[in-house]
Amino acid sequence: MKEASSKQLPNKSVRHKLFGSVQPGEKIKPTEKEKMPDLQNTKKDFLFDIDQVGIANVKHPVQVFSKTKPLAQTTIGTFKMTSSIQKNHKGTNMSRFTEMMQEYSENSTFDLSIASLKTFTKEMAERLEQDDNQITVSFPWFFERSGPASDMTGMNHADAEITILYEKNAGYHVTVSLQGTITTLCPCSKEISEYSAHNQRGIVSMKTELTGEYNEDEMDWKLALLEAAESNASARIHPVLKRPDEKMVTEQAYENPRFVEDMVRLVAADLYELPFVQKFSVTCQNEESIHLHDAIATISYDKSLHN
Ligand SMILES: Nc1nc2c(ncn2[C@@H]2O[C@H](COP(=O)(O)OP(=O)(O)OP(=O)(O)O)[C@@H](O)[C@H]2O)c(=O)[nH]1
Repeated sequence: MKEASSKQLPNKSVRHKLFGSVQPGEKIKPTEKEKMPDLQNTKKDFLFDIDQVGIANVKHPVQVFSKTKPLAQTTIGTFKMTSSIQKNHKGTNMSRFTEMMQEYSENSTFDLSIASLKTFTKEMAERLEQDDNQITVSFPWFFERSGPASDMTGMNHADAEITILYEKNAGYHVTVSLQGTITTLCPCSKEISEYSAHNQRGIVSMKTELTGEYNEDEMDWKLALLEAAESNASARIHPVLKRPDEKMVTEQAYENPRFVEDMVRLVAADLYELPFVQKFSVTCQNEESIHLHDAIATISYDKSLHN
């Protein structure tokens, strides 16, 4: 047997020198904040106003509440936070965005309720000394789902997104989006074939602008949008299916065939009926099982333009 050899390594600072680290050079610029130049706050004619400036792709743990199980969950939010700036202002103060997020998380996990995000955007505008502020946060939302026959539960998820725009003179605009997954069975295939019908996994993306009627203590927008997608599909997606469940969803899909066109029209009808939805768009994209390409359809609708 070969004996283990022991190596005499130089210490860590010698190793760093070996790999190119050098001594710091002479430092002459101020280290106190008050003595540092504040380029961002330079006032001059910088030619153009900026619509939105800030930070994006900020990951942060968040707390999400639902009206279905789990009633509370910690998940990961991906944030974009911006405001406009006028042309006489060189730059925004980017550190204030994450500084405030930390303050909002100090006593508990960052709360993703609409009420809390509204307070956040208004305070952020004030802290930046701007008249507006916008926050967009996307997050995976988890919900329990049980098998239709066995009632055995597992965890599903959908991709959710909230955008709050605060404008000093106009108040708040709240937009919420959900991307859920469904089963669709092809009506054409069912019609023309002696037996069977091909089916696919469909992605339903819904984006809705909420009216002032939305009350998050009574309603859960995530659940309402998920139901709009799933209740109109050929079948729902399940994490746990025993044989009696599998038989049920297979037969249910055969009894409820859907094209992508059928899906977007049926989901649009449900969103139209939701009293707290002002505007919506819905897209269904089916990952076809008999093609390499997808099938896709979209509807956009603004209730205020059609009344
Ligand atoms: N405005 C702006 N800042 C940037 C950009 N890229 C990075 N930063 C960073 O933003 C940070 C400074 O944030 P500020 O909020 O202006 O810092 P500060 O002036 O010390 O903070 P306050 O005292 O709150 O004004 C520095 O780390 C900058 O390098 C950019 O494209 N624009």
